[in-house]
Amino acid sequence: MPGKQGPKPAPPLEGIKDVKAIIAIASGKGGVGKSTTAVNLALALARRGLNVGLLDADIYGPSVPRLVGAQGKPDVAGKIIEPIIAHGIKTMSIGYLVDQEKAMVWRGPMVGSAVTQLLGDVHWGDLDILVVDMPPGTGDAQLTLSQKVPLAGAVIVSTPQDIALIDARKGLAMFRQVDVPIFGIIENMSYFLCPSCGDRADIFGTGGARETAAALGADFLGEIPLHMDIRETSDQGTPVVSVSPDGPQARAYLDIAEKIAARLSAK
Ligand SMILES: Nc1ncnc2c1ncn2[C@@H]1O[C@H](COP(=O)(O)OP(=O)(O)OP(=O)(O)O)[C@@H](O)[C@H]1O
Repeated sequence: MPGKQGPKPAPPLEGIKDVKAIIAIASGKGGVGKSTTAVNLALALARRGLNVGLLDADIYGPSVPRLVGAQGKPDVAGKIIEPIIAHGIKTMSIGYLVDQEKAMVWRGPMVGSAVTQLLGDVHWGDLDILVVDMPPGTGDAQLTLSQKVPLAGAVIVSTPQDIALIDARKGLAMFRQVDVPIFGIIENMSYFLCPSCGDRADIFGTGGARETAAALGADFLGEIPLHMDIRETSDQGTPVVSVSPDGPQARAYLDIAEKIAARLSAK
């Protein structure tokens, strides 16, 4: 009957046809450590024996190349782009492909097509999980992306300060609006671990993200300390989960990865 059928579903993107699950790591606002969390979680999932890819969907501010210490251009054959392997996982970012200054002036539609290309034209191959480091915020670009990418679930990263939590609520609402399951909230820079004495100080207060998660009916996935090792290893392109997998900082990421893997296998 005319008018009864919705729009034809878009054909699946070639590059992700053998990807079993795509998860988004998102935040309501910038600077909360979302990319650092995405990189370390991807590596933590890989340490569980999963075949993992990491897509940097932040076109205006790609940080994956720096965080994984990868340089150089990917191989391109025809329109197929080979991911760059870093710390044992496949990674892709606009930062590998174009000059950062050029991408900074792109308009919305170009950003959309760049993300489509990073999904569809990259030879992701067989992956158990593709972790997508989403752009910060909850604007139109993020909403479009969450609709375009067939997401198995979303993880919201927040810091303990109230304002970040208000933003985290927006992040949650955005995914709910497009029926993407929320795997839960991670509290980053949750408490300060003194590098010399190991003492814990809750400088931003404690428990905010856990309470917000409960109030919003979302799971609380865990807390990650504010620690010099995490920042330094990120800046050096040697993520803490890769270089000190047995240390307490990596443990925080590994525990959260376990919960995410459990959510995925329960599907
Ligand atoms: N748990 C942590 N402990 C110490 N430093 C951290 C932690 N998490 C992130 N950082 C540092 O905070 C800064 C911001 O992190 P990151 O770039 O991951 O944030 P982001 O939310 O992805 O930012 P943007 O939204 O601007 O892309 C970086 O210098 C990073 O090393």
